[in-house]
Amino acid sequence: MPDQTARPLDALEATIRERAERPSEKSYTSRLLTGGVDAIGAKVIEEAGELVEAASEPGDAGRSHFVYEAGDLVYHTLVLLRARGVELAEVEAELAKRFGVSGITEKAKRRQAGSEQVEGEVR
Ligand SMILES: N=c1c2ncn([C@@H]3O[C@H](COP(=O)(O)OP(=O)(O)OP(=O)(O)O)[C@@H](O)[C@H]3O)c2ncn1[C@@H]1O[C@H](COP(=O)(O)O)[C@@H](O)[C@H]1O
Repeated sequence: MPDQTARPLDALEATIRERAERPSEKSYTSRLLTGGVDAIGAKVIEEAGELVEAASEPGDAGRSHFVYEAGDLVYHTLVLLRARGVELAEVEAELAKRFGVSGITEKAKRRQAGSEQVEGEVR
């Protein structure tokens, strides 16, 4: 049982890690993890599409649906991170590194450096 006082994202990550370590037939997460990076990746793409579609739905119901779909995408992304052996803390550290660096400035620097850098390379 995850720590109820933890941030929801941390609690969800802990549950997903638990499913990876102790797979269960009754677990959707375990089933997803069994499919590996390609199958989970396909699901992430599907969920991203559903989120974008929901983004233009009007009214309170549309807004609620959009939030619901965002939850689906975040959950499936966390499962993909687990399948790749990446911790949420690593993603948070990556985002923290970008604090104060405008995306426009960052892109201009890459252009200046010659060519677009491969994702994951040091900025
Ligand atoms: N947050 C989630 C979560 N969000 C979405 N989903 C599931 O993700 C699936 C979303 O797929 P779709 O929207 O495409 O709906 P679908 O057509 O039913 O799905 P498919 O048949 O296409 O796979 C649904 O089955 C949802 O129930 C989630 N399943 C689990 N969790 C969390 O993971 C925990 C562990 O779950 P189990 O691993 O199933 O025990 C749960 O207690 C939750 O906290």
